[in-house]
Amino acid sequence: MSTSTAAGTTARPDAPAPPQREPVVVTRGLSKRYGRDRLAVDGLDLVVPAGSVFGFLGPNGSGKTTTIRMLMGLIRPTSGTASVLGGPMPGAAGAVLPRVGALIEGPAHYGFLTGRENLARLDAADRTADPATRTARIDDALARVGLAAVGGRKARTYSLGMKQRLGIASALLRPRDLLVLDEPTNGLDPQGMREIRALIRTLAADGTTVFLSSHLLDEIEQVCTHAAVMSRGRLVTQGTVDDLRSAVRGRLVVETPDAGRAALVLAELKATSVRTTPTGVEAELGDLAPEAACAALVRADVRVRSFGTSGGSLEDAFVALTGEGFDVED
Ligand SMILES: Nc1ncnc2c1ncn2[C@@H]1O[C@H](COP(=O)(O)OP(=O)(O)OP(=O)(O)O)[C@@H](O)[C@H]1O
Repeated sequence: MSTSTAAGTTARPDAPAPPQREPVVVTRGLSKRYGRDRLAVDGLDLVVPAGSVFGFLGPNGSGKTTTIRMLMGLIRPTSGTASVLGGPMPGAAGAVLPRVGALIEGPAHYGFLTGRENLARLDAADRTADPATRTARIDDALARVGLAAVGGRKARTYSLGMKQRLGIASALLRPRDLLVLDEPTNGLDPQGMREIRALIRTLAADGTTVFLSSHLLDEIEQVCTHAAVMSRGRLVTQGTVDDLRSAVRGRLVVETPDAGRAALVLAELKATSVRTTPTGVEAELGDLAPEAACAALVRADVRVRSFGTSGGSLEDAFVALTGEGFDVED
């Protein structure tokens, strides 16, 4: 039903339309060539919606850091354009970057200073920051990353996860519209990874758009609403994580004592990679709907004990789209 004029719709005619926020990052044909023949980023068209937790995913060497450097105005593109928070980069860097918190090369702190002193040093280096409100800013940043209780401890006594959180606190010393985190859980143990992922979710719930790069598929699946997948400098796909995942159907796994007959039925339905297992049969469904496969098995008197699909993960999507395993080296 149309929601524009029809009576009985849930939308109130006098309710204001929700504000459409402009995308936070838009690139068009963005490319970077190093030297003569190293095309690190190749014709990238990226759109990062406002309010998203956007995962920038790709194996090592696929061009993520080079892209982030261009977005932050640290290097010039060879061709194409990049706009961040509505401003062209690098031209608008002066106006845009104060609204962006970035953690690109990993946190750089003095171990002999406390967490609080490290933040005070960084805050003092920001000429636009009012010294009178410094303490409040530091308290707030420490609280947001969960370090309030240990702000007085020397940074060298922090775990890697705490150091990374201190890095994020530095990026939060002023209000940010965009947070850019390059491989934020790199080198962390599972507990540290959990801490950072929980922190990212909290920041996103406060309305900050978070753009994070990662070579970890499960990380993107756990924290991101949207993702772009890079391979060898090119964008393979982008969209919501749910859409990317559902673009690939998983592998069909059927438990049955009639494995041979089941395999024949599935092969006739044009399922691929059909193979029998000790408990039944497995196959790739391709375009075949699981419910159609199930009905055909039952019609053929296959005794189906269980029927399900496995996978449908981002990794499956990457492999399906590139024909490569995810751990490809450039
Ligand atoms: N300053 C540079 N000069 C020459 N080549 C470079 C330079 N920086 C990166 N490259 C090359 O460009 C390609 C993309 O590198 P980039 O660091 O952007 O990838 P990445 O996806 O961030 O990988 P990683 O996670 O390993 O940093 C790689 O082949 C890399 O060797």
